[in-house]
Amino acid sequence: MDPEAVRKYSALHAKPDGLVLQYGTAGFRTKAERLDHVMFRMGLLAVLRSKQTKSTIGVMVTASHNPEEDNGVKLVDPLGEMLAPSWEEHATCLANAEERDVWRVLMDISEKAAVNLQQEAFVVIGRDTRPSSERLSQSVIDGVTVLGGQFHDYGLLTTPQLHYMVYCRNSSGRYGEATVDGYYQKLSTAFVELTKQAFCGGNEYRSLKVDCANGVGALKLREMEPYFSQGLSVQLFNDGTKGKLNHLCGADFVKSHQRPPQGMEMKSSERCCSFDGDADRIVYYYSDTDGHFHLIDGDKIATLISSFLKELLVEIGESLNIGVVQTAYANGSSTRYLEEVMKVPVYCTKTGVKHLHHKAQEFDVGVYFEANGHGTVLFSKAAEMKIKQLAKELEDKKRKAAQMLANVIDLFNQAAGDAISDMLVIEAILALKGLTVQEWDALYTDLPNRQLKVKVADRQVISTTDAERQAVTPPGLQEAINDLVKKYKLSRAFVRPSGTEDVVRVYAEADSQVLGICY
Ligand SMILES: CC(=O)N[C@H]1[C@@H](OP(=O)(O)O)O[C@H](CO)[C@@H](O)[C@@H]1O
Ligand SMILES: [Mg+2]
Repeated sequence: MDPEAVRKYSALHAKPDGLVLQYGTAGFRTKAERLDHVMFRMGLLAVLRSKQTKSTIGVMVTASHNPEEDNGVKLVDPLGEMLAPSWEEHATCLANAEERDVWRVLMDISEKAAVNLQQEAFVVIGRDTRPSSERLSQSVIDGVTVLGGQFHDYGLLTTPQLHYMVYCRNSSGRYGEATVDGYYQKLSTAFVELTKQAFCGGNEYRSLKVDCANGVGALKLREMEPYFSQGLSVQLFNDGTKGKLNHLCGADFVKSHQRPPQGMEMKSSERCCSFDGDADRIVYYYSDTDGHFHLIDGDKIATLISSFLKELLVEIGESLNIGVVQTAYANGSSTRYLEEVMKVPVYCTKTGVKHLHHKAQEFDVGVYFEANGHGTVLFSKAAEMKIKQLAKELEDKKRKAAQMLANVIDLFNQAAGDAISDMLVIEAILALKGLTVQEWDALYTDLPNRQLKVKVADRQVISTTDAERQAVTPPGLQEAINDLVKKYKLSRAFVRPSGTEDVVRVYAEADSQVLGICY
């Protein structure tokens, strides 16, 4: 580690004057042309984090569902999870340091976090398909190498694939092989095994239309299709050959506008889904015979998956606990259905997958999804071992249930929510249960709801509690919300400052969209 080299390279990756950025819910995100210094410095920081944890650390260059001109970067911790909160602070500090202070800040972090500077460091890097991503990932590599770290550049990857690689590398191969081929093999083998019994009848479940948001998901799904094509054929739209990334398409567009993406040819009752730009979110939808659009969001995905898992757990007769984790944005109907009809405990955390992921780790089987389609299922080590052992020991129907669960465990990407993995799980469940997309949708009816963004002078004047469902400040705000909400049936509303944009988000739902009905 050579302070002179760090100084020299920091000057080559200069920070624009006056720019202040914060490591937010999903790392740093802004216009791509302002990010070169941040990328270089995150390369430096990844080396320190790797030395401190004596593990491989990941760096992903992406801005997910944001416009093509934007970019972003986030670090991935040893078990494939999001960066620890104390290191988010280090990241913010380093990103905002003046050039001449970079070395000093690195040394401060090393001291505070007790980093052994003699330790070796290894960093893996992935990037999405944005025009700026290749150059920016090169800046990350500059940062890694100037501090003497080793690295492997995976090039184009979906975000969840990079999380997967990090997890594999730090689990001595127990989770899987840390290659793209290893990922395809593991998931596809589990999918084909799982669906063997299901595809004996008709072709109904054999095809799916996928809007890939003109992003990296298209490339990876196309590469992967031959591995699982005996079980499912996917027809790709918005595959990046023509349109712009995330423009009028992708999971975020479909969820927030509640309409189909441009460029998708939808016929009535066909099952369709959308990924977001880095393929860590998925939503489903269809149009009915009257041409009405129906969205099946993360809440309904969580409901389908947890009902399937619960049935299998009951069948094998083991007392493994299952819990579902949501955020305040989950539709009230989904929470009621899960708790009252399915008798599954539901927990609410703050927005952002790191909070949901953390809570889901408390269960043998922890299902977590944000309403926008980001989620996965976590199985505790003990539950996984038990299920895989029962798959060998039990007999008949119980054995079949345990084998299905064992395959489901391998099919989920437990490092992070993953559109490709979730898609295969959903397709398998629908086929095994013989459910059409309409039948799935009919599990419950969403309460009418609205989500708005409001620009204010300083969004931080709003602070919240109770998993962001109650406003603490400014005084009087919560009382005003309560006065409005009490006029309607099944109503709920909350406001919170966004963690990724300079806006306040407002959410409301009730049993009807008709205004002015007082109960
Ligand atoms: C209401 C909503 O969809 N919020 C999103 C959004 O967070 P905000 O803090 O609301 O800006 O971006 C996060 C990162 O992608 C995602 O995890 C979260 O679900
Ligand atoms: Mg994303």
